[in-house]
Amino acid sequence: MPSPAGSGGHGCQRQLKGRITVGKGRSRAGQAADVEGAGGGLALWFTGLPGSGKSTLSRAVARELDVSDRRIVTILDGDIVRQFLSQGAGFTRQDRYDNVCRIGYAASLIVRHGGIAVVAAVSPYRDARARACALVEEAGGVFLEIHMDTPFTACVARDPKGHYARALDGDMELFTGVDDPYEKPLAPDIRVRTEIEDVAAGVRHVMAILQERRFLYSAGHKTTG
Ligand SMILES: Nc1ncnc2c1ncn2[C@@H]1O[C@H](COP(=O)(O)OS(=O)(=O)O)[C@@H](OP(=O)(O)O)[C@H]1O
Ligand SMILES: Nc1ncnc2c1ncn2[C@@H]1O[C@H](COP(=O)(O)OP(=O)(O)O)[C@@H](O)[C@H]1O
Repeated sequence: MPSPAGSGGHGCQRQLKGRITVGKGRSRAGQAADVEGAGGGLALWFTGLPGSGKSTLSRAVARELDVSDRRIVTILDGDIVRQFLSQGAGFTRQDRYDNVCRIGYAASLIVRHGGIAVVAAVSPYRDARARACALVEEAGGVFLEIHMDTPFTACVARDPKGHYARALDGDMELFTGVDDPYEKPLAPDIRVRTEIEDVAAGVRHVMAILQERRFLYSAGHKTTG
């Protein structure tokens, strides 16, 4: 299968070099298909610090896509994935890399069948996100990286799960943003600044870019993916 936007097993070039290239994929019938237009599979990858708003915004976007796009929408949230696909995984670099690759692989299966994968995962390392991107693109899908660009201080103030308080007290190790790194996307497809965009504005922002880049597929009835 052609993988023009991937880099042959070394991650996605668009991710690594900050270029936007969307190439050819394969349709369900196995014929080469231009995936830049609507109709192929799509992965929306929400990345950001814990508490940055990934789950909240991704769910809201998924709800919007559910009514406005004919493709089946599947949410892959880090918290849920860790209960099933990555049960027992911790937060070492290797565990996180493996976790993100598993999510990327699950997303690749969804896009291969023409669905929309909405991913919400901290996914703090660029190389792991690039690998996920390559997996999706190799499956003929479009991968859009959405950076939840919420400052660390705002995430600490929100602290929806009380994790920052514990990590800052030294009760949790390897906590992203505290004693484990978050590598910001260098050239995200979409950057959501949640301090100035509320959830509704974030949904409008994401949907407007999908519309503008013609990644929405509205015609006809919902497909089975
Ligand atoms: N050490 C450490 N670092 C970061 N996050 C931690 C940690 N321990 C537990 N949690 C909770 O697990 C959620 C992140 O899981 P992910 O699968 O998205 O992380 S990763 O992509 O594998 O890095 C994350 O959920 P979100 O807050 O929804 O992002 C945390 O609540
Ligand atoms: N603009 C915004 N977008 C998304 N979440 C926001 C926004 N403003 C405030 N929040 C709040 O921030 C918290 C983020 O939690 P969550 O979505 O679980 O983040 P994450 O999945 O990144 O850990 C929620 O309580 C949410 O209501």
